[in-house]
Amino acid sequence: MSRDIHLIGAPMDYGADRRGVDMGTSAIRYAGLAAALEDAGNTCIDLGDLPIPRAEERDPDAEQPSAGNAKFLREVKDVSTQVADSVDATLEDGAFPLILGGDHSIAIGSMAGSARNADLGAIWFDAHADLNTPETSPSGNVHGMPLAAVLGRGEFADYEWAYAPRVREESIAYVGLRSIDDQERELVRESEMTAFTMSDIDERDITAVVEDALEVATAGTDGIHVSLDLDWLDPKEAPGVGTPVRGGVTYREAHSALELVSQRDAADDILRSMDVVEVNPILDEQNETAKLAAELTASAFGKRIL
Ligand SMILES: NC(=[NH2+])NCCC[C@H](N)C(=O)O
Ligand SMILES: [Mn+2]
Ligand SMILES: [Mn+2]
Repeated sequence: MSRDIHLIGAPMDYGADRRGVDMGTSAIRYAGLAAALEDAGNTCIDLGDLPIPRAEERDPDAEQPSAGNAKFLREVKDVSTQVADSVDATLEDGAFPLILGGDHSIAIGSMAGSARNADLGAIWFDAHADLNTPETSPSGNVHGMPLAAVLGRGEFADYEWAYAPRVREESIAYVGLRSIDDQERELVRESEMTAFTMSDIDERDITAVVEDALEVATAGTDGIHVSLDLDWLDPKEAPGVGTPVRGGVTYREAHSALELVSQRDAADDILRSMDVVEVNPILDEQNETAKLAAELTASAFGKRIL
């Protein structure tokens, strides 16, 4: 499926503890993303980076969301709203929104925007479940909460900029989970989401797991969002991430997964939006994680070996 892709940069790092993930948007561009997408038969227009508020310049009197222990929620709200508006405008133009992070909190805006006028499924390629609420989060970092936010869990139910009612739990599939906080584990178990862990990939192989994930996300929805957190891969392949976890997918498994997404898209036009997050150039080695992010994204948009 050849697409008119609009790149939307969200150089956000307020959702994570390790600074530097805001430079991920430049690093992924520098790694040749736009050219790789065009080589794969798409057109690509870069809309540039959204302006990120400076926390130092906060108006102390301005109203802010109450936050539990969620850090920088005011900045997250600002960025989420901008991302959602930009995603929605891109879809209205008939183009495909590809959002570059930034930390994973930007997925709140990606999904909220993509689900404004559609029932949206999602595949979450990640080591982490990102389902903490401000009440359960051990860190207070919003990059560990985006799914709770769009599902309107906990205090997110009151935030219209976060809660996306057209995203239903039963249409979300995790692929590659291996690091879940204690309270979060209960949330995942009790949810209607489908969770494929690394153990499932070991047992059944990546192809079978991704095919099942595609079924979950496409059944009864108008399209799917793909969220690619680079810490999904093993840190040996993707060292430039803030929360690395051993035992992730290999380089080939990752390509194979995204090739499957693109094959299914070619057949059934399933893809609606995608984000690529958590590339941290400060922690990277010679930009290799950003290069991997660009390559994997090209695989999702039709790049093939032959
Ligand atoms: N998108 C990410 N890298 N998320 C990591 C989350 C880590 C941990 N579960 C937390 O809530 O803080
Ligand atoms: Mn994540
Ligand atoms: Mn992660």
